[in-house]
Amino acid sequence: MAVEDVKIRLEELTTLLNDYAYHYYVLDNPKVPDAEYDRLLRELRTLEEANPELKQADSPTERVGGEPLDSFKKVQHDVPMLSLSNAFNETELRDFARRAQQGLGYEPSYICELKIDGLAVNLKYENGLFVQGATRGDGTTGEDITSNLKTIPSIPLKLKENVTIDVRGEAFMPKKSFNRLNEAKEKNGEALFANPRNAAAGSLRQLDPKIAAKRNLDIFIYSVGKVENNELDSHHEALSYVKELGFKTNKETQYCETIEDVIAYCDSWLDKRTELDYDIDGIVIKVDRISDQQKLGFTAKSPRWATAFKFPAEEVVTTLEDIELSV
Ligand SMILES: CC(C)(C)c1nc(N2CCN(c3ncccn3)CC2)c2cc(C(N)=O)c(N)nc2n1
Repeated sequence: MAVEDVKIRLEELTTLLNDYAYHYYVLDNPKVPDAEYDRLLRELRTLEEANPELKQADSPTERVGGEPLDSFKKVQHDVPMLSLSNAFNETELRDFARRAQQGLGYEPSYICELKIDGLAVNLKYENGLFVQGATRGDGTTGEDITSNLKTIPSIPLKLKENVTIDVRGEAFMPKKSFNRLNEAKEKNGEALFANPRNAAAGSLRQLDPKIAAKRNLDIFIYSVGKVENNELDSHHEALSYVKELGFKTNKETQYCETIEDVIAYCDSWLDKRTELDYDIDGIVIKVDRISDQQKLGFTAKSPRWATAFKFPAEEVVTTLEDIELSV
């Protein structure tokens, strides 16, 4: 095949495979059978091996992970990743709402999001390309784990629009992947992970991307950091915007007109969370209108316009021999 034809076929395959992966991993709605995806991926890998200079930045072959790093670089977040205040019962939720109402002079509307129990990360895109991913760290400085995050199929390597944007999300390990991983570790006599959060953090904070690539990690995006598009007047518009760009957002997110609706939503998930295929440790409640968030502002370390309703820790009966230090 002439080089020009190789370039066209290679770009065609990259676009096609990325669209199939988007439907499979982001929309949870496969477009083609796995065998078809694998056949096209083999064709792409063959063409890239013969023409390495033609490999696209957003090639799906980037997902297998490159060489191990010696260490992680430090990253300063352009916009600090703040903490969240907590509310442990209905009274504290009502206190949160009353403080917001006092600050605004009216009762605001809210967005409720499942509080995914994973590892908070920042994803940086320049002109639509994924250029850097980092852990939250202490909120100001995190670790550059770009090579590990590239292996997560639901993290787009190229956005549907060529925008420059930072988004935040929670990377996590689904319960099924966690149980499979610990079964394999048990067979090899290795130390087990105590829970999916530790397994996700452990997978993303080790230096070999090929290990991260095998851990079936996933992510839900829940906020924007630095963003060019300043037409976003509400949090729910920000979530729709990142979804249009190709990010994975959580379908259980709910708009709530009043704190009564918020309380009903929190109550509804207390027992229902066992049906989810990922761990949550509560509900994050955010005042929806951006202008309301700006009026309420921040305390030293967390927004006044958001809080986390925390579920009671699940009663886990752990017999002594099950308690092993997890790596
Ligand atoms: C943007 C704000 C600050 C309101 C915000 N902050 C969050 N977090 C802050 C504290 N974080 C943290 N992590 C480690 C140590 C201390 N704080 C972990 C992320 C959110 C976490 C989730 C989630 N888990 O599903 C979510 N749906 N929305 C969030 N929204």
